[in-house]
Amino acid sequence: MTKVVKFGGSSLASAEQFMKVGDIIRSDAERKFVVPSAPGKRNSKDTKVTDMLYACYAAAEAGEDFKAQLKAIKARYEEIIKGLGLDLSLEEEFKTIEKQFKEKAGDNYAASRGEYLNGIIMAAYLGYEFVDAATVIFFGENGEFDGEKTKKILSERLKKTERAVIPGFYGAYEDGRVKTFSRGGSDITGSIVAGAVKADVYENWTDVSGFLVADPRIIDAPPGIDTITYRELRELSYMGATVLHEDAIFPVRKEGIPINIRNTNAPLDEGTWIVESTCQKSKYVITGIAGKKGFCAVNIEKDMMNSQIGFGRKVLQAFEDNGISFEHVPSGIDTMTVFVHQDEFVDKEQKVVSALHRLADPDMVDIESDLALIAVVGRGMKSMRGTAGRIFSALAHANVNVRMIDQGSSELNIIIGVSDEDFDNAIRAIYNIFVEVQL
Ligand SMILES: Nc1ncnc2c1ncn2[C@@H]1O[C@H](COP(=O)(O)OP(=O)(O)O)[C@@H](O)[C@H]1O
Ligand SMILES: N[C@@H](CC(=O)OP(=O)(O)O)C(=O)O
Repeated sequence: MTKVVKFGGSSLASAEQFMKVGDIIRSDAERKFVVPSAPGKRNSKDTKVTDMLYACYAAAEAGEDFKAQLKAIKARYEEIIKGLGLDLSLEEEFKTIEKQFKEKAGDNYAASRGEYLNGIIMAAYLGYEFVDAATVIFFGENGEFDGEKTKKILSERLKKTERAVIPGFYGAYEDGRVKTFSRGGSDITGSIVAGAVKADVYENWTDVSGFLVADPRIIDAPPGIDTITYRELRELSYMGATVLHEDAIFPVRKEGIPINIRNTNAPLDEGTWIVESTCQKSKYVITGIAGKKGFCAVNIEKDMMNSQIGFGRKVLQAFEDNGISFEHVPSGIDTMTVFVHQDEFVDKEQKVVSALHRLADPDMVDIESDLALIAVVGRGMKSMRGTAGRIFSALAHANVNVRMIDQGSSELNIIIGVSDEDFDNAIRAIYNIFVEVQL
């Protein structure tokens, strides 16, 4: 049996956390391939090393003195090395980093050093081989992850070693330049490694005992989810449940490898199993709730819209031409609404509005900002009548004004749009009606 284990930044924030991780790995000989993140926050006011690196590099790029910032980053690693009692020096590594920063090697290179250095420490601590992710994980010139090349080279490379540490979050272009995944991307590296070695399980260790029914930062101590399907999880992680990166399921899903989310601070807890399919029913009608703030709704009205063939295409073209992706498009007989990310849209809004007028000739275009989207997800919802009704009566009782409803045809999820300021209340109301009343 082979297990691939990824440890998040919270699990590797200090020497004390490293020791817990060491115990977990040593307690099971099948934990052969380890993917570490960069050191995360030691407490809620702390800063993640990745954020320190971004800030330090921004100073370097602006031609400012960045020595003190780099020194603070070095101190984080030295504290870990000392706490573990390792005979290891990162002096040379930091000289190279300083030189690269001066030569403006780019923020991707800068951010990647967080996992790179942590990987070197982890390999020394465990006595495992260190495999630099830049030599085994590849991106094409367009910046897209090159799955085929990676799989070939990574699986060949890992066949040559019994046990290895592969830092998360980054890889390289053909020419060797470092490129990172998006934030939280070490989860993706773990999944890629698990796929490449055809692992029996991909364990993703974090600071919560698995996926919880709702975000613990909004709901106090929500219950955990024992088993969840890849599809349900994708909906939840895409909509803001940050435990697992939304793209981390693809490499393991292809190989049918289950993911087990575990807690470094409570290693005996079973955590959550993420599987292709299951006959296990979830404890509640819903499996989970997640949501994100910061959306805009562009409402487009045109009389007799329903009879105009091609109207929807023209509307979406106005967004496509401006490089904006859309989230949801609920529509009525004479109205159509396009939900977009506010931060992507804000600079281009007037260009989009004029393109809408030029392409689709609407009667009216109106923009609403500061909206939140909430996903209520559950494989059990399909067979349960009245789920939507319960959601809306709960929201009405909580005085939350529902601005949009969208139910996917798979009936796996219901998406609700509310104003940003109603976000927490709406999540609490939905949680109460489905979970609290049954607890
Ligand atoms: N539904 C959820 N279940 C569990 N945790 C959640 C959920 N939604 C959001 N979170 C947050 O995700 C955090 C874990 O993700 P992350 O910070 O990326 O961990 P790591 O540093 O281990 O990669 C938890 O501490 C919790 O605050
Ligand atoms: N360190 C990177 C990548 C990552 O996945 O981190 P974490 O496992 O702590 O979420 C980040 O902060 O984005």
